[in-house]
Amino acid sequence: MSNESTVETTFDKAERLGVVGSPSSTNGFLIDILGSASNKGLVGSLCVFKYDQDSLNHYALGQITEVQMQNIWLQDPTMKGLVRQRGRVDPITERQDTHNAKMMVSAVFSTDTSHNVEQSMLRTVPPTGTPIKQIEEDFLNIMLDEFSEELFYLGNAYGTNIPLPMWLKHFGKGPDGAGEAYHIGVFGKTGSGKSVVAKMLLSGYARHKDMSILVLDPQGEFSKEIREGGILNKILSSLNRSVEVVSIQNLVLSGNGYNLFKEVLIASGFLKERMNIVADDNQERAATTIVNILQKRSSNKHLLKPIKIEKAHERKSFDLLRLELLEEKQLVKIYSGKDGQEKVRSALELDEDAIYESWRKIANLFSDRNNNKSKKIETLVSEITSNNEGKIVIVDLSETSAPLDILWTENIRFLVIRELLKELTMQAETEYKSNRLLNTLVIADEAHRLAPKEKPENDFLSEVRTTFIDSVRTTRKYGLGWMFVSQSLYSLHREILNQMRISFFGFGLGWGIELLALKELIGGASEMIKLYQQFRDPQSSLHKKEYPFMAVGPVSPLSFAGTPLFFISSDYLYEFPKLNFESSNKE
Ligand SMILES: Nc1ncnc2c1ncn2[C@@H]1O[C@H](COP(=O)(O)OP(=O)(O)OP(=O)(O)O)[C@@H](O)[C@H]1O
Repeated sequence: MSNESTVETTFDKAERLGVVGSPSSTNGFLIDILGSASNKGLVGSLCVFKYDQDSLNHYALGQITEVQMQNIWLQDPTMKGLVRQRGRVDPITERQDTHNAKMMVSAVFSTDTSHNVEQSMLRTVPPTGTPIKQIEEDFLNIMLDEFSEELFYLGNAYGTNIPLPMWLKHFGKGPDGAGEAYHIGVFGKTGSGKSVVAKMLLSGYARHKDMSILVLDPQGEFSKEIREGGILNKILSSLNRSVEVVSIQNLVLSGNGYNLFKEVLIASGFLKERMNIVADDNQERAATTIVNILQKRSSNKHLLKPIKIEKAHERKSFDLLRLELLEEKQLVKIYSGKDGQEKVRSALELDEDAIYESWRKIANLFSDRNNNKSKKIETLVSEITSNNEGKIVIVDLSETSAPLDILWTENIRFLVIRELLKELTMQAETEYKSNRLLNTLVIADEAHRLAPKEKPENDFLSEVRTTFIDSVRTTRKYGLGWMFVSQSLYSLHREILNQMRISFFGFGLGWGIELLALKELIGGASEMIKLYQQFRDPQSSLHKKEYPFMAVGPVSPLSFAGTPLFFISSDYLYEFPKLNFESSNKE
């Protein structure tokens, strides 16, 4: 609820920039700029006009996307010739210049006789001459008073010093919730500031205490900021949200038990290097034989009880397995011919300790190794999805030196990521079946590496990609949304791009194949693309760097229909916490 006279008086006091000109339509307005405003920097400015629709006062708000200057006298060839000779022709040059601007209306509010502010729609075009005013901060505050608790700021409207109000709705039901999950994209070339915007968004969503957030952190950037007590850490503690940083090497494989173990045995190279088994089908048979022995699915001579997967790393388990494998009855399952069997037998008899060492490193991926930092994937995911309260977890996927007691290769890394994604999707589905929305956001930094457009050559990465795409397709209804942070639109899988509900585009996607992908994504809003293409590279700035963004989708009360909005992201260290967390910081 707001006060009509206050909205009105604030509107009356605001500075007039121009008037509605012709032609204008509900899709875009032409503004005839007043002489007094012609030398103002207007691109990006937030403006408003008041008009009557269905006998109610309406206020239409939007951003100026382009300013044009014309002097029709100078379009005449004779005049052009004169200017060429003299440089200017008084009183034609300058004095006969007219400026107009294009405004895209992104939100409309109506005020009724009881002074309520309601969201509305632009369903008519007001007459030419209708005043268009520049929006000031106080006008926005009064107009959006009802939503003030929900508002969140990533920066100022492009080219202004007015914070652009946004709202980040959680994925659950109830107050401030969207009632379902949605997927978010943050795109821009390297150095465009997208990781910073992703961290800002993380802290915005973290204000919803029930919401869980999982960050897949390939560069270790988020993890580092938490470990070193950086700004993200300060903001999250001011919100009383604890964060757990888990290194990927400390995630213990669980889920699919011995089936997964079989896959790891093949992926690890153990069968080839330690058992001399080269061909794919023999490796498959060997891995099956090994897990059947361990689970006691076949009659064993030496190993009399099944071995729990957590105990597979023990020397005792390995010795029994080795003895069993040396039996002809088992060897024949791997190679039918004597030569093959002999090859395996001699490999197993070669250096027991060295073989065990390799075995232990593989089996340790399924054990907590008495390490208090290690955590089963299943446990981690159920903590995130549990009903109690929202949890924030960052999984550091970066290439830090791996512990010596596990086998750590790129393939194993992909396999662990895949298992994490699978477990998450599976638990989300289970919760959904018992009528609970997960209300969880997964942030995937460097997403184009995990879900590239082209099928990768590496089979394990390819599986991560497939799992990713399947999850994105299915989890929205479970209340599990994804935020993809990527340097490229073009190289991210199409399926993922098509699922984006809210996207932020930083500098660097305005040319070539990236531009084509951008146009495809946001449709034919050519005015918006033109303004986006004017973004400057933050890295080329001489003084204070600015990180411009275009936001598309229902992310702001100033954009009901998802019309693009333009902003410069706030200074992350100082302005951003001040704008959003001042009171929490003081607590
Ligand atoms: N809003 C901001 N306030 C202060 N510094 C910023 C802001 N945005 C970006 N930066 C700085 O600019 C640099 C690049 O930002 P960032 O890492 O977010 O870019 P990026 O697009 O994620 O790059 P990459 O793809 O290489 O990770 C960093 O040093 C970061 O601290």
